[in-house]
Amino acid sequence: MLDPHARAAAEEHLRELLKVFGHDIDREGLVDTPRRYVRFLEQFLVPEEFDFTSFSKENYDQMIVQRDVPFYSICEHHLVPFFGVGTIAYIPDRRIVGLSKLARCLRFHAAGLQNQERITMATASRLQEALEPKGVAVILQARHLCMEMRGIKAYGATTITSEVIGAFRDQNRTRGELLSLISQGQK
Ligand SMILES: Nc1nc2c(ncn2[C@@H]2O[C@H](COP(=O)(O)OP(=O)(O)OP(=O)(O)O)[C@@H](O)[C@H]2O)c(=O)[nH]1
Ligand SMILES: [Zn+2]
Repeated sequence: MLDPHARAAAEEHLRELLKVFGHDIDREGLVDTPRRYVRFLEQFLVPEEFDFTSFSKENYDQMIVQRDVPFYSICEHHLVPFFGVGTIAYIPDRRIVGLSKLARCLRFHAAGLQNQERITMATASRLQEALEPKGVAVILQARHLCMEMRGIKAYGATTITSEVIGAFRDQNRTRGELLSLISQGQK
C-alpha cells in the first residue's frame, strides 16, 4: 500500500499527464479518474502473496494438469495490457498442492510490469521450489494489446510460451501425455 503522500503525488502526476493531452481534468467523468487509476495500480502492481497449501499425495503419482487459467498482465514496454490463458502441470513427488494455488501462482507472477517469458519462467520456478515435484510445465497463450491496438496491429495474434522442467523435459512419453491431456475436449 502507498502512503498518503506517495498516493497524492501519483494522482497529481496523472492529472498532469491528462492535462498535457488537453483534457479538462475537472469535468465530472475525469475528476476521480486519477484516484481510481492509482488505486488500480496499487492493487495490480503489488500482488497479494499466498500460501502454497499442500497435502500428502497419498497414492496419487500421475500428472495434474490445470488448463484455461485466465491471467492479466501489463506489458513493461508499453504499459498496455496483455492477457490470456495458461496451462499449469506437475507430477507430484511427495506433496500435492491445493488446486486454487496453481491459478494463484500464475496470477501472482502475472501481476506487475511484465513480459510473457518472465511470467512463464517465474510460475514454473515457484512451483518447482514449493513442491519439488518430478516435473513442472507452464504454457501460456496470450494476446498483447500493444501488438493489436498499436504498432504492428496484428489483431488476434497469439503468443505461446512454455517452460518445462524435469520429467516433462526429459521424457518424451511424459511430454506426449501432457500434450494429449491438454488437447482433450478442445475445439
Ligand atoms: N519478448 C517479448 N517482447 C514483448 C512482450 N511484450 C511486448 N514485447 C515487445 O517489445 C518490443 C519493444 O520494441 P521497441 O522497438 O523498443 O518498441 P516499439 O517501437 O514500440 O515496437 P513496435 O511494437 O514494433 O512498434 C516490441 O517488439 C513488443 O512487441 C513480451 O511479453 N515478450
Ligand atoms: Zn508491449
